[in-house]
Amino acid sequence: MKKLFVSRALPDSVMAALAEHFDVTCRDATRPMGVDECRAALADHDVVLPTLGDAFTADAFTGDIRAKGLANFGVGFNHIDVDAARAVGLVVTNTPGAVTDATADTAMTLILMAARRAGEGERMVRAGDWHGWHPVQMLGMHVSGKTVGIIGMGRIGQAIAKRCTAGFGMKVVFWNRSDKSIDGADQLASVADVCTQADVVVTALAATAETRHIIDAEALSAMQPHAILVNIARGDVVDEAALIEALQSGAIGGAGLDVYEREPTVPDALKALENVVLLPHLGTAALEVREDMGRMALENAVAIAEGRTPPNPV
Ligand SMILES: NC(=O)c1ccc[n+]([C@@H]2O[C@H](COP(=O)([O-])OP(=O)(O)OC[C@H]3O[C@@H](n4cnc5c(N)ncnc54)[C@H](O)[C@@H]3O)[C@@H](O)[C@H]2O)c1
Ligand SMILES: O=C(O)[C@H](O)CO
Repeated sequence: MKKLFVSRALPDSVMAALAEHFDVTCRDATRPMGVDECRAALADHDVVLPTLGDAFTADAFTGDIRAKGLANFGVGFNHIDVDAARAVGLVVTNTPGAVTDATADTAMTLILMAARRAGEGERMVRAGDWHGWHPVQMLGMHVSGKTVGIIGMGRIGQAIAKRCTAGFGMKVVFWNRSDKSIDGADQLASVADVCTQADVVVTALAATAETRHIIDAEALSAMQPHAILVNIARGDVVDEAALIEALQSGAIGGAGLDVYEREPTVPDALKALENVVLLPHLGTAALEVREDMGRMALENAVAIAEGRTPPNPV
């Protein structure tokens, strides 16, 4: 049997399916792999199944390598230096599609929580500070009929657009690096144009050198003072320091974040703000979604081990 290294335990059904095809070693830790662990895994296994944040940097590919590929568990692969992997003959795969609906749902959760001040209200109730309903208490933004601006109209961006139009009657504007024709949505020329027009800006693009800090101080200053920023992509597409400043100064109305620049570190300055909703990277956190991701990673791993072209090369 070929040897598979799994970086963190996956749902039981996925671990059982992996074991039917591979001699599996599963790491007994929940934190991401360091670069030395990555190098060791590549040296001793035919396929490696990495998870979010594992340090497959260029350095990880510098030792002896037995592995033929990396079957990533997740659609985002910014923790893997794909060029360095390819340079030493490894194929890298991901799990597109399996994550789309759940992540779009998380974006909607953040939009609604931030707009309707749900986190703030929940904290008030739990603290025993709620003294009863009154007509002008905790008024938030009514999202129905407002404009959502999506930065990155890939699979998840489109699923968010669909939810915003069908569910909430929102107008959709978007920025995407290539031209895209999306029913009921207007493509704008720049990120700044989207930020200027939208009541809610949502980032849904891949993390790359080009998209790092695509939401920077300038983009934030283009947003309206009542507008909300939601990030379900990766932490580094937003300049976190600039976001904190914009929230503290009232340059924007609020934010909803599922991802952070230095996960799992969440800056104290963010935690201190009432107008931010903070989730712990929950985008795909539902059992059936993680099982689907596992099934896709397994199919990719088997193809890599058998020397076939895998279904989802990145
Ligand atoms: N919060 C979560 O748990 C969670 C879950 C799933 C995915 N994600 C993130 O969401 C991202 C998008 O997922 P998807 O399935 O929609 O992917 P996708 O490939 O369908 O879409 C990616 C988008 O990023 C854009 N993009 C890629 N490289 C770019 C570049 N260099 N410059 C400008 N734009 C660029 C593409 O044009 C596209 O709009 C993933 O890469 C991942 O990082 C987060
Ligand atoms: O990229 C992804 O798929 C998520 O962030 C991890 O589930």
